[in-house]
Amino acid sequence: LNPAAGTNNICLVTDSYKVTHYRQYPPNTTLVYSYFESRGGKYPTTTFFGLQYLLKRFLTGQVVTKEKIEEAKKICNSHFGLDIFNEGGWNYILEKHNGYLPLLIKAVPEGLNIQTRNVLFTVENTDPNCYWLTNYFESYLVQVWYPMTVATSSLYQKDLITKYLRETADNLDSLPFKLSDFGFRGSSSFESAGIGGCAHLVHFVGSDTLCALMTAKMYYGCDMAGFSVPAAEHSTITTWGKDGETDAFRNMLKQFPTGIVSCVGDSYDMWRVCDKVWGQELKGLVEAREGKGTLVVRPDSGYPPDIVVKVLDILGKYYKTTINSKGFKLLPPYLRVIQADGVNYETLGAVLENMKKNRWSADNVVFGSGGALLQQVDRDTQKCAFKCSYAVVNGEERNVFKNPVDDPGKMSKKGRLTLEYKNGKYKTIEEGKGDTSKDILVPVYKNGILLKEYTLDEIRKNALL
Ligand SMILES: O=C1OCCC/C1=C\Nc1ccccc1
Repeated sequence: LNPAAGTNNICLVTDSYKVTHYRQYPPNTTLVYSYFESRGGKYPTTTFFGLQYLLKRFLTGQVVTKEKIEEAKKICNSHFGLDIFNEGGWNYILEKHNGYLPLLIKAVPEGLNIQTRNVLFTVENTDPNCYWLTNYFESYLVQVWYPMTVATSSLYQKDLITKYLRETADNLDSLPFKLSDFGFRGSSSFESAGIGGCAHLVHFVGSDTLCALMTAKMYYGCDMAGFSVPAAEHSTITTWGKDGETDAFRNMLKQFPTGIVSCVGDSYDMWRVCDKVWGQELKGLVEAREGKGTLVVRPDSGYPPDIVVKVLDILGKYYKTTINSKGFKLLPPYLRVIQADGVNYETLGAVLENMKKNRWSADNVVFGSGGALLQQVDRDTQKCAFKCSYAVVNGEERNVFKNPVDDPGKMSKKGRLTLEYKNGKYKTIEEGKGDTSKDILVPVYKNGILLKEYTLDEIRKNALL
C-alpha cells in the first residue's frame, strides 16, 4: 500500500510562512502562549473532539530526527530560495530534548459541549529557547476544527431527532441508531472520513464508514464503535432487470431472513414498489419477519419531507398501524423507513415536521447522512481560531491580543486563560485571574508525552453531560 500524499516530517507539518517566524518575535522572547477557540458560528455550543487524534498522529514521541531536519532544510531553503530554515532551533530540540517537542497543551476533556467564545485548548513552549515552536503547530492543531464541527453538527441533529421523539414517540430507545454515517464517498480523503466518521460516533452508533471504526480503535480505544446491517444498493436491484425488481426484493428477504434488511426502492418507481410489492405481492414475507426482524424501505429521490410521508401513507394502507402513547401512528415493528438522500440539519427537521403534521411518529424512520455530515462543514462553520494571548519578553510578562478596528468579532482573549463552569455555563477567565484549581482545562500533552488519554466511551459520557 503506498503512503498517503503529504509527509511524516514533523518539521513540515505547518504553513510555509511559519518557517520564517523564529526571526520575527522580539529578541529575548522566552514564552509564547496561545489558545484555540470557536468564536461562534452556526451552533451556539461545540462538542470538543479530535485533538487526541492530532496529538497521537504527529506530535507524540521522538518526532524530530537528524534526517527530518536535513530533509526539511533542503525543502524549505529551495522553497524560499533563501537559507531560512531554523536548523539551529530544530537541532536544539533534537539534542536537548532528544527529539520530543517541548510544548505543554491543556485542553477541554473531549466530548464536552462548550458554549462558543471559550478557550478550548492552550499551547505553550516548555523550553525558553523554543518560543518559536508554540505557533509553529497552530495550523496543524487548528485542523481540530473538522472533527469538532462534525461532532457538533451530529449533536444538533441528535437534539432535533430527540425533540421529535419526545413529541411523537413512546421513548428515546431508538436514538443511538437514528442517524447513520453514509459519508465515506463524499469525504475529501480516506483519513478525513475516518476522523469525521469517528466524530459522528461520539453521538451515534450507526455508521457505514468502516475507516471510522478503525480510527476509533486506533486512536480512541474503542474496539467496535459503530454498527450496520445488510442493505441493497441500486446495482443489486437493477441487475435483476426492471421486470426482475420484485425478484430482487424477494431475494433480499430470503438472503437475510432475520434481523434488519434495507431495500432501496426508487430504481424505477418507488410507488409501485411501496404499493404493489411491499403492500401486496411480498406482504406475507414481510409479515413473516414479525418477531424475527425488520424490513427497512429506502426511498432515495424526490423532496424528502414529501417522499417519506408518502411512503408511510402507502405502507400504512396495507399494514396494521397502531397509535402510540403520544397519539401518533406507528407501523408494525417489522416495518420501517430510512431516508438517506439529501439529509442535513435543515432537511432533517423538515422531514420530521412533515411526519408530525401527518400524525406519523418519528419512531417510523431512521436517517442516513453522507456529504452533509462529513463534508458540508468548514473552519468558518464554528469560526475556529488560534491566537497568542500571553508572552514573556526580556522577563516581562505581556498580555497579548488583537482587536481589529474593522471587526470586533475577531478580538482575541488576553493573558493566561482558564475555563470555569458557573451556573450551568462555561466561562473563560482571562489575564490569569482565574482559579487554576477550578480550571476545566486538563494538561493532556507535555514534552511529547500524552498525559491524559480519553476512550470513546469516556467521551460519549462527557457528550451527554
Ligand atoms: O440502507 C441502509 O440501511 C442501513 C444500513 C446501511 C444502509 C445504506 N448504506 C449506505 C452507505 C453509503 C451510501 C448509501 C447507503
